[in-house]
Amino acid sequence: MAEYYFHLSGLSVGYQGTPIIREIEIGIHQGEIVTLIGPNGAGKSTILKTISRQLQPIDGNVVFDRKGITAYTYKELASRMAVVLTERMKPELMTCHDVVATGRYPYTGRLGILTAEDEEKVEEAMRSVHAEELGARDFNAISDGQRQRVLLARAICQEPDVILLDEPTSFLDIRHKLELLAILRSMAKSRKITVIMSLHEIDLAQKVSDKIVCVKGDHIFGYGTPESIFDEKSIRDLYDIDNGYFDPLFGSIELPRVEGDPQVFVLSSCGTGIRVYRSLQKQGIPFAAGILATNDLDYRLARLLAVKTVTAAPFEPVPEQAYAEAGELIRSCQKVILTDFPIASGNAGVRRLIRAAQEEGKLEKTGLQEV
Ligand SMILES: Nc1ncnc2c1ncn2[C@@H]1O[C@H](COP(=O)(O)OP(=O)(O)OP(=O)(O)O)[C@@H](O)[C@H]1O
Repeated sequence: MAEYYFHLSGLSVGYQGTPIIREIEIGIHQGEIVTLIGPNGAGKSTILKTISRQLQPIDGNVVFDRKGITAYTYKELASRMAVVLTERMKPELMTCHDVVATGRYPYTGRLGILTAEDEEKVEEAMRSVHAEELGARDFNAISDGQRQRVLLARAICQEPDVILLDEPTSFLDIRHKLELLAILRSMAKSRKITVIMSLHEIDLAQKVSDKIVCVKGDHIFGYGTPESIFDEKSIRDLYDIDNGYFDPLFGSIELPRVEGDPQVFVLSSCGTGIRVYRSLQKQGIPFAAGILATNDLDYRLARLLAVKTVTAAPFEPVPEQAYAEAGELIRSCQKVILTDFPIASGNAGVRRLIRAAQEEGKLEKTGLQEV
């Protein structure tokens, strides 16, 4: 068996002796980022609480650096593991600086007096999450997103070997989400800190994690690299999605397509159709798209949002059948939208479709191109 830095083996977690997730088997290497994903109430926080020793396991073991987690003293664990959970801390009369400074307590004497070096580490941690200006503010009177950043600073200045975070990005704006994930990535890669967290943003989980744990039902639904976990079917099954799509290639989430007979035919290529598709979808207009090579950027989205997509194999002449299908759609739709994509001089096929749309009096252009 491989020697794991962090190993959950035969672990069952739950409350009052009743397991919620059973028989968890997860091996984590040092410096990996492992993200728990799964629907609300699946048990992600329960797993994090158990491995941070806030909750007794119902069965099985958590081994950290070759030692059972219960064999650590609380002080030892506090110097090696930082925990950022969602439970609201409500400290009395503490400034944000004071809260961050508690991250240094495992290193101070009984009186908790910080040395100049400790102070420098506190300041540095606050700077790294852009929370310097919050230092003197009352921790109970800041926003949720600011609180998340202050708690991350506390974890950073704790200089842990492992950091556990429960939904650390939930209250952050986009800039701070990206910053937080970049900080975690850099901590993992340059300082070999192992990160175990839960995230609701599966697109971010896909981009930041080395491994993904899917939590659903009473067991671990899947565990592996993002490449092995993120296919359309697994994500649909994990979240029981029947009203939209997840595109694993870009990690994008799409609303369901507008069904019905297509009213508009979008003639596009090279990603120029995407804005038009989204606009039609928002207006509730069913549309068709084509003729798209299956390696065209537009195809990625058309296959999800268009009622009908006329396709062709990449790097092959477009078959006559595809022109016939596109011609039929041009006749049946009320409008043809031509986007501003470069049309090669030898591309007689597209010009044929444009002419057909002109003859029907249905052509509308989104750009200024000559046709
Ligand atoms: N203290 C508790 N006592 C008993 N049951 C609890 C307790 N805390 C949570 N639960 C239950 O355990 C289950 C798992 O909850 P948990 O908070 O671990 O889910 P989660 O995956 O983190 O959900 P979310 O994505 O909504 O944060 C839920 O059914 C929840 O109601």
